[in-house]
Amino acid sequence: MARESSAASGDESKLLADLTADQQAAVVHGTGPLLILAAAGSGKTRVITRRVAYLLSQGIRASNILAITFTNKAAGEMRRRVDQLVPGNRVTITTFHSLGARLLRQYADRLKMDPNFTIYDTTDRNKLIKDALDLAGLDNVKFTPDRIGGGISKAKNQLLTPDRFQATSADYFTQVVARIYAIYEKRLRDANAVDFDDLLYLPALALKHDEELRAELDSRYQYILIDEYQDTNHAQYELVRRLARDYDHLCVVGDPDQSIYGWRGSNIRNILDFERDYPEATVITLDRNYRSTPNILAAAGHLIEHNVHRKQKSLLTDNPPGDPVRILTFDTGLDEAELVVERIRREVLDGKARYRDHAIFLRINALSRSLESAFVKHGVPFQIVKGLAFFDRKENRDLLAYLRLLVNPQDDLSFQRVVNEPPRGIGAKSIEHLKAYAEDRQISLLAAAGDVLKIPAIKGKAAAGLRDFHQLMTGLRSWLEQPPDVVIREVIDRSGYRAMLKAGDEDDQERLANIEEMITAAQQFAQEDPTRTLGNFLEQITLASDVDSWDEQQDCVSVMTLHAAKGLEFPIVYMLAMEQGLLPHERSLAKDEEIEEERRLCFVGMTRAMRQLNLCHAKLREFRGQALYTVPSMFLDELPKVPTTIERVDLSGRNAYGAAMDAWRRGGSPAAEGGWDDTGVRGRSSGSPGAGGGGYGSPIRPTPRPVVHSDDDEVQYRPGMIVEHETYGRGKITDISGYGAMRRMKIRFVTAGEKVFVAQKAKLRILSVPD
Ligand SMILES: Nc1ncnc2c1ncn2[C@@H]1O[C@H](COP(=O)(O)OP(=O)(O)OP(=O)(O)O)[C@@H](O)[C@H]1O
Ligand SMILES: [Mg+2]
Repeated sequence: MARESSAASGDESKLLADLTADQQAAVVHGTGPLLILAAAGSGKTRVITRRVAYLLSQGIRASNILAITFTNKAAGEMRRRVDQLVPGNRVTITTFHSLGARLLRQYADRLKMDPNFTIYDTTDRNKLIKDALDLAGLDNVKFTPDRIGGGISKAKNQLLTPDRFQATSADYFTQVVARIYAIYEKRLRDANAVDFDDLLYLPALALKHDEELRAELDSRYQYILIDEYQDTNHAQYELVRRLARDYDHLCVVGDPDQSIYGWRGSNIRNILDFERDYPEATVITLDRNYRSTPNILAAAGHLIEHNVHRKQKSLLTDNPPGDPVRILTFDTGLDEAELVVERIRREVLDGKARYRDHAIFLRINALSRSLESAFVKHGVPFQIVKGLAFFDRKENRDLLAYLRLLVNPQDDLSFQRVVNEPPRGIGAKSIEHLKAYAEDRQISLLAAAGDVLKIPAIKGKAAAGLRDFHQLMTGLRSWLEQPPDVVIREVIDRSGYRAMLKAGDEDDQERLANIEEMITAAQQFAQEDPTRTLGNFLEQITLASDVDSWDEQQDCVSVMTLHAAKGLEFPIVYMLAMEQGLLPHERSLAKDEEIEEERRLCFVGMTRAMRQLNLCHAKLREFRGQALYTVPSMFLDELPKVPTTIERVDLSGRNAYGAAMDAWRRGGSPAAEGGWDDTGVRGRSSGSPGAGGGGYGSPIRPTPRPVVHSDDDEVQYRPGMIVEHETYGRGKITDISGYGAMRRMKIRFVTAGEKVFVAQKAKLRILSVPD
């Protein structure tokens, strides 16, 4: 162990006092690999944070420690806590992607890269792929940039170079991906740019092929700690393996039940196979939950047991039982938004909770619109944690393109974005000529613009415009040494962007305010650390994830996706739109493994709740411009049937006007007040006319109305039965497959054609039974 002579100052007992014996064992673990495999809320993140502080207190050099978190937000939080415990340390606490970017810049020379590379985001990537498809003469409707991009991303995650990928591609689609991958890769390198995957792929390849570099970094990062290890992908796995060979004091923590990024290439096997990869690893499990009530844990635990591919593990807690988990049924998505917001307001007015104690989770961001209006209407402060929306505005993207091109003159994509913005009389034809000239000489578009007088095909206004643009960008380069906010102001002024917006209408004034906001952001960024450059600022913007924009200090309700909620906790949680097609997402319905990932996502959401958990669904939802009858999420059927654990509150149909609703509005629990309407149904979900096709639902009339219940939820449907459906009329059951919540049946209707229903949810009258 490398020890610092002056160290060992930390107070060891302070670091361990409020930890259980198992947690302490993990914190003080000496050398060699350590796996902490533990359930949600058991203190994994707390332990890993403490361990960083503990290592420092034991005299391990800060420079020998590397802690990796899943988001920049989490890194910031860990940084803050470690600083509290051991002030003034300089431990590297970062995400995989930021670490990758740092390594690439630091070792640019050795990797034959230019350290001023631009990081392209998914929008940039797709644009480049679209160009590549055009160049290859392929149809970009059939082969969407998204699909091809996904294929390339997969290849990079597997550390396959274009050549190697080509050699392994068997079917036509992969061959197309391989072809585009090669062109795309050359374009990226020519533009001195990297994509997100490159931030892992390039360092991982470098460590594979450059033993000297590998050994150097291995001995620098002797103690590596990784949170949320269940969501690492293959490239990250390879990176870590190579950094932890000579010094294998590698501590990973995670929970396989919370692996939710399989769709993005993360591999749950990395954590499951840890003991195989590091046979000498110490394994510690933590089985006490400090976050949630027993009811919340029972509900979440019961749900996740429906996953076949998992290791059994139990969740115990000493917390008081608390309220039952509520399943709330609403008529419409609008009611859901309205009533949830109203209820939150009530809780706060009654002094039972603060706004910031509440979180609302959604499967997809698109569902947040009706919530926004409800918040505004009731005057409830909220923040929608959506991250990049601000930087995705056209004016901000334009400004970013200017800044990127300034830092990296080879960035042709950014060049094309701003060369005629504000207009400089440069048309598409001139750009084609410029591209041809640049291509012939293998120079950047900006360099070509400097040569414009040598390109006879470009004349008049266009030629003058290109010359001016080249002069502008060259002139601005001398400002690069200045703090980022100063450079940004200069760019806005000199480019003519400010003048253009100033002369415009009201919308333009707002755009101007937006880009000026960027100056403020850069100012704050530089204030935190005066050595930060414009390049650092751009990197931070590009690598920000949704949750990084979240301000947990504000007293307001947080709205975020389930994915963004990972690792966080809130006293009161509402999960909205728990309906088939949304959660589980319609894309996942065909494959069991994907449904399992959706179930884990649901589990992650539920286990964020400390005191109270509300699972909501609406019978009718407007989505993608259509009003659709929904089917409640199959996950709602997978919760325990114990009434003390789960309470069903139906605020739909006639209940929407009765005593149940009054009780709910007053902030009580209808059950606790003993009051349902005589029409109210308790103890089971009320369902709705079934959905067609296993997709999101079937478009039906947009007016909600009381839903008729079938007399018996346990009806045994059989093929051959003649049935009647409220909307579709008469039909015959032609096929039944699957079991339990997955049981589906096909019905051929006399007039409406063939539809598929979830058997448990179908509301049908049986007209005749086959012999
Ligand atoms: N020994 C303990 N005593 C009291 N509170 C604890 C203890 N250990 C953890 N906690 C608290 O329990 C909560 C959950 O801890 P933490 O976030 O570290 O769990 P986790 O295992 O990382 O959860 P997740 O799987 O959701 O990431 C936190 O509020 C934490 O401060
Ligand atoms: Mg955690």
